[in-house]
Amino acid sequence: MGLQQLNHSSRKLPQYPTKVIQFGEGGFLRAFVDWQIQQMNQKDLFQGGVAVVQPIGKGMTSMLDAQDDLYTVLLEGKLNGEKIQEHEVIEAINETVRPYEDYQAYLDLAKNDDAEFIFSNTTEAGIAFDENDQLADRPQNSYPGKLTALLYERFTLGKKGFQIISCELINHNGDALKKIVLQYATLWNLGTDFVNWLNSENNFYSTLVDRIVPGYPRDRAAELEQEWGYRDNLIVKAEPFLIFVIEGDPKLEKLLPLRAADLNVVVTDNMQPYRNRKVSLLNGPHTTMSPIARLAGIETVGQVMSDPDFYQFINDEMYEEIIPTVALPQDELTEYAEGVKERFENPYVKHELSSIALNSISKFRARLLPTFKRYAAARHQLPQRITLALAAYLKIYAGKADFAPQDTPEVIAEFAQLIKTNDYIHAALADTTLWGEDLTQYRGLAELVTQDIRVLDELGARAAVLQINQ
Ligand SMILES: NC(=O)c1ccc[n+]([C@@H]2O[C@H](COP(=O)([O-])OP(=O)(O)OC[C@H]3O[C@@H](n4cnc5c(N)ncnc54)[C@H](O)[C@@H]3O)[C@@H](O)[C@H]2O)c1
Ligand SMILES: O=P(O)(O)OC[C@@H](O)[C@@H](O)[C@H](O)[C@H](O)CO
Repeated sequence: MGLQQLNHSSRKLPQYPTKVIQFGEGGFLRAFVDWQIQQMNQKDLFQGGVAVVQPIGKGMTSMLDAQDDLYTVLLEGKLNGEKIQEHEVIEAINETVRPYEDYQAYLDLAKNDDAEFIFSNTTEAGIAFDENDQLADRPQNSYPGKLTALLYERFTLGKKGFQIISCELINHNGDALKKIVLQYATLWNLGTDFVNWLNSENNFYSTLVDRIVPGYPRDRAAELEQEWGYRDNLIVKAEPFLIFVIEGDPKLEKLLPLRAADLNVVVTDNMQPYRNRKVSLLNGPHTTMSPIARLAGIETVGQVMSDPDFYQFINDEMYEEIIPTVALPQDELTEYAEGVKERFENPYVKHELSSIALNSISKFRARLLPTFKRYAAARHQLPQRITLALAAYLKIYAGKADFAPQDTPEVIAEFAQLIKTNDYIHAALADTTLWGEDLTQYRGLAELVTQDIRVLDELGARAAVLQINQ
């Protein structure tokens, strides 16, 4: 007999009011924010549900609807030395909203008096200003544009503001989001009363999120469904570890009792040290290994870590190129780095390098370039491993790999122009729209990247790694 689809008919659900509006329906938010909301609800601490807004035209909210917004989070790995393998159906999502199909339903979210929180994770590409966005658009193209329209509607209705918690992995994400919302307020002439309401009634929090969420376990989904006895097209697999650092008013802990629910959440007035440590020592190595190991035919983070050549390369990157550039006590960094390696080696998690590769250019800029710069400034030489990653990206984005780059249309279009130039490498490195600065200013970089690409082309990625490992 076929398995029954996961849906409400097979489950009796608590009915909680929608207290959260969430921009993004990706695996991360579902295994991080929604999972934590469920933990609070299970302890009767929050009693709130989520309305998920699909921030771009294409997405997975219809798939969510097809299973009554239910899905399973599968946690597998070690936590405090203990082996964890558990799954849970997440019931926190009340509804989904698709602004590209029904903009009015989206604006109507502003009417909800229960709604108090806005969470978002629209990837690093999401918090961006689009000068073409207008208030009259249905919908605006950018996430901040859509958010400003929703906030303006809320203000016009005379209702209270929101606690706005952005989870994108960009530095000072909440501040960056607020800055763009204010830019729209000016561009669209929304008036000083609106700006005053925005400033006094709303709080924008910056955060640092950390949980490895490889997403849908394609290779084991059928087996898991048999074991659990239902069909679920949206299983999200994640590691048990999480840390959620939120910068802002400690009063948030009362409104959002994450810590009271025993979740590993820190509310602080300075999240910067947590962020530097995580982005440079966890995301940095991910963003390094992804292009190089993929060029060598390796598919997952686990395979990188069990390959002695690549393990050494990543270990050396952490200890020689990253740790010396982070201003935190050495023993703390070493402990974190060892923890990260254990998480990368998690035998239960098949973290695809191809998924880490999505929007790689903005990731390189946010996750590796700051380390590259600090290293170059302190040592007056270039970090070889990070530079090899940059070279590998330039090769991939030139269309010279067996797989295609996955990035925003703007980045893909930019590279389409760059490959037409006489000196592609120089033009790409000098492109300030990609990196925020002209990278040819780093002495020797263009030459080293040119040499690295030659080795990648002629000898392959493993040989390039071995040359550096020597
Ligand atoms: N997967 C993880 O392990 C993990 C862990 C920590 C943080 N993150 C962060 O979460 C982000 C999403 O990861 P995921 O695994 O959920 O990916 P995903 O592909 O499952 O989801 C991506 C989400 O971002 C939205 N999005 C994509 N481009 C956008 C744009 N230009 N404007 C607005 N929205 C856009 C999509 O609609 C979707 O909701 C990552 O970029 C990363 O910053 C992921
Ligand atoms: O999720 P992305 O695609 O932005 O980045 C890939 C990984 O580096 C990232 O997901 C980490 O696993 C995560 O940040 C751990 O908390």
